[in-house]
Amino acid sequence: MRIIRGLGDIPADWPASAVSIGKFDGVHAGHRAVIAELKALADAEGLASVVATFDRHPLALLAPDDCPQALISTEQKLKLLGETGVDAALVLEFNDALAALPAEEFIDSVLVNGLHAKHVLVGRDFRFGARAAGDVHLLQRLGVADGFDVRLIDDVKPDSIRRVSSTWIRELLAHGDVLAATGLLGHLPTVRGEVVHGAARGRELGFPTANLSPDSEGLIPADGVYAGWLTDAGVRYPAAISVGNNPTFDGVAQKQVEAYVLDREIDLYDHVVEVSFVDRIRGMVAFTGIEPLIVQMRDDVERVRHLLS
Ligand SMILES: Cc1cc2nc3c(=O)[nH]c(=O)nc-3n(C[C@H](O)[C@H](O)[C@H](O)COP(=O)(O)O)c2cc1C
Ligand SMILES: Nc1ncnc2c1ncn2[C@@H]1O[C@H](COP(=O)(O)OP(=O)(O)O)[C@@H](O)[C@H]1O
Repeated sequence: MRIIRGLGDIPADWPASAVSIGKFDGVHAGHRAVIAELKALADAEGLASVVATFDRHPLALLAPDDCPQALISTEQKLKLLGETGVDAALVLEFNDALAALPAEEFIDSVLVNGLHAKHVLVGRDFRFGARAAGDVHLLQRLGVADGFDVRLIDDVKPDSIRRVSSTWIRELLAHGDVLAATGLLGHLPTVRGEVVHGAARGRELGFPTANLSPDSEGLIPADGVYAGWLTDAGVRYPAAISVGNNPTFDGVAQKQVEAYVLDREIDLYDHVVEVSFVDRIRGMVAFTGIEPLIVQMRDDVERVRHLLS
């Protein structure tokens, strides 16, 4: 997949395209349905398939207090988009200039002059342009003159009631329901970050844990203990994961993600790793001492082994 950063980065000889535009936060099952249709259409007509997206949630600029936390970082998004097999991702910086661009000019510069769009695929509720004034009707009307057609994608509704959305996935993660979140995402919820030094207590407990840096990418699920995977340099290891502030001890100020890789001794300090959540085992507990914690951790590890086998 070719990554195009900004309109100025689009090659002058860019071919005719089928384009889908959106936030694509999570690259979830709804997004995947759009992308499947995008690719099918592009393949059938010999067009380039392009996902146009933003480097942040528009609300991060327009109303930061109301902006939901992103499910994934832009880099995680690009990795997931790459795995879908689209030809290109155009990442637009959502800055003041873009926010102020009238809907008609957005279409001109991004879709017509930039990407040479022949087909545009969006959901029914797609809004664009300054003050979100543009909607699918405007898009359809301008498309007639500008030589592209607009396809509206049906909502993906796993339970035939609620459509898949990043809001729904955020709610599930807030409850620690990583299993259901995985169903809606079409991939495991994953946090990516550098392994930093902790209190150096893990080894003493018999369970050394790789602690992820507080500025890791990806939305962290609710406090608790999870079964999952730690991926380092392309190798995936089974892991018992703790999310929380270690209440048995003084407690670290910040919510921490740490992973014990089963049955191994590996130096992970300074490595950038991915921690993926498969299933929740239990909540975080403030134990009265380290002995009961160790007994519980042994049991956690056996449950992880069983869940991942
Ligand atoms: C499987 C597992 C379960 C854990 N459960 C708890 C818990 O219930 N309560 C708690 O205070 N800490 C829990 N922890 C976190 C430990 O307290 C922490 O890993 C230990 O203090 C080491 O910290 P360090 O990496 O900063 O040295 C758990 C860790 C793992 C790996
Ligand atoms: N099985 C393992 N799982 C996770 N980390 C391990 C493992 N074996 C060794 N390590 C290393 O040990 C470090 C964790 O040791 P620990 O005593 O918990 O110290 P810290 O408090 O710095 O996390 C990890 O960052 C990693 O480099």
